Amino acid sequence: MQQFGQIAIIGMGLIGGSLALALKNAGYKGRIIGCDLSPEALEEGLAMVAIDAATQDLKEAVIKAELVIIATPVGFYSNIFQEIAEALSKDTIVTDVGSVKGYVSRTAASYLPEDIQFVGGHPMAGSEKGGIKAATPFLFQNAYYFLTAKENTKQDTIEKLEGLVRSIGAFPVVVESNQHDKIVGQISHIPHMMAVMLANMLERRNTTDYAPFAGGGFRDTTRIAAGNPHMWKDIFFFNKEEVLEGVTILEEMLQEFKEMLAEEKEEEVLSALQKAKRLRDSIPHGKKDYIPQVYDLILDVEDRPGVLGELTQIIGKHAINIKEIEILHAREGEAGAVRIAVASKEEQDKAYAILRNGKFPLTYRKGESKEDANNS
Ligand SMILES: NC(=O)c1ccc[n+]([C@@H]2O[C@H](COP(=O)([O-])OP(=O)(O)OC[C@H]3O[C@@H](n4cnc5c(N)ncnc54)[C@H](O)[C@@H]3O)[C@@H](O)[C@H]2O)c1
Ligand SMILES: O=C(O)C(=O)C[C@]1(C(=O)O)C=C[C@@H](O)C=C1
Repeated sequence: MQQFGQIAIIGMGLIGGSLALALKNAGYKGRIIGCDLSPEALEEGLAMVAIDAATQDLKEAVIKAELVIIATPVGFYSNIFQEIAEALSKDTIVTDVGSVKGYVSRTAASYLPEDIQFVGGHPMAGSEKGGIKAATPFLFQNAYYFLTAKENTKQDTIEKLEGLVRSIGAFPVVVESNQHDKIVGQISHIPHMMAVMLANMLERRNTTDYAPFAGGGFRDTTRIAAGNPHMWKDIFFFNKEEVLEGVTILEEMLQEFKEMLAEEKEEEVLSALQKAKRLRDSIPHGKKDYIPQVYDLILDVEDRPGVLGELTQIIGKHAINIKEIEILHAREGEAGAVRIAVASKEEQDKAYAILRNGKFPLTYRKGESKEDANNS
């Protein structure tokens, strides 16, 4: 990624800020210019040492840049393209991080000069929390990162961007922009719409006072509904056809389920549940072909200071390397849950044996009930 001299990032929010931090973390030595409408976001970017210089002026940001990364909500792109078009140098590469790619690629083609190489980008990593304060240099690690090439995209441009993506720990996948929109329609945009419907159903049924009782189920299925409404409005409109197709299919499926349940077709309901379990269980935890599989343990832990330290110390003492650790925000009150992942089945078995008879008695493996764990 050192092949890029100066980099301009337009939009110093969660994704723009995380990219800047990730580039610094990867050892990028060039200058990163942050551009945002918000002076607070720019100040924060400078304070976090994510960027070396800040400006609210789009032209000033891009004038000396060899790479321009647009990281604002997609609805702002046409204005941004128009504004930066004449300030770009001939060999500048322009990319973005937006969640839709067909619209972005058409808009770039309409407004950017022909000699500018535009390659759309989209990291499949994010959060419901926006803004630079939520930025982290590790956001893209082990995530797929789509790059959308066109027939006239130079191989050299693709290779440079693939290098940048790899340098921040992500996995580049080159696709055509309409294909990208089909993929993310199914695995990101339709799920988001469903999460929104589930959350709003509380109000529709006058049951908002039930919400505090929510365990993992409601929290897991609606977490993403807390994402930025403006950003998601743009995404739905710019990928309208795919989302509408999803709505039609879901309508059919809900109708089918309704009939099965109303007519007490137990076998059919069971079969639908079994199929869903098979499909969900078959999603590789680590990304297939790209990232090695990891082996999970879910631990019940007390919610008190120092508990994670104790846990990692016990595991570390037995020379087991934790590959991933995650606090599961599914419960409130005294108990909490933590997921740790290790690299092999042997390490998983070893960690399980060590932990379950010690301070973490309710340890259980994914797919195993707590009762099984306690009885075995
Ligand atoms: N949040 C996610 O999970 C996620 C994941 C992958 C991709 N994306 C895509 O990344 C982009 C940014 O999302 P985010 O979550 O970082 O949003 P964010 O709200 O955290 O940040 C957006 C930033 O852009 C700035 N901005 C808005 N209009 C601008 C303009 N005209 N000029 C300069 N700055 C402007 C805002 O002030 C803000 O600081 C979106 O296009 C989104 O589709 C988001
Ligand atoms: O994990 C989340 O919070 C996300 O919503 C991230 C997510 C996704 O659907 O996976 C959301 C939108 C982005 O375009 C890419 C990633």
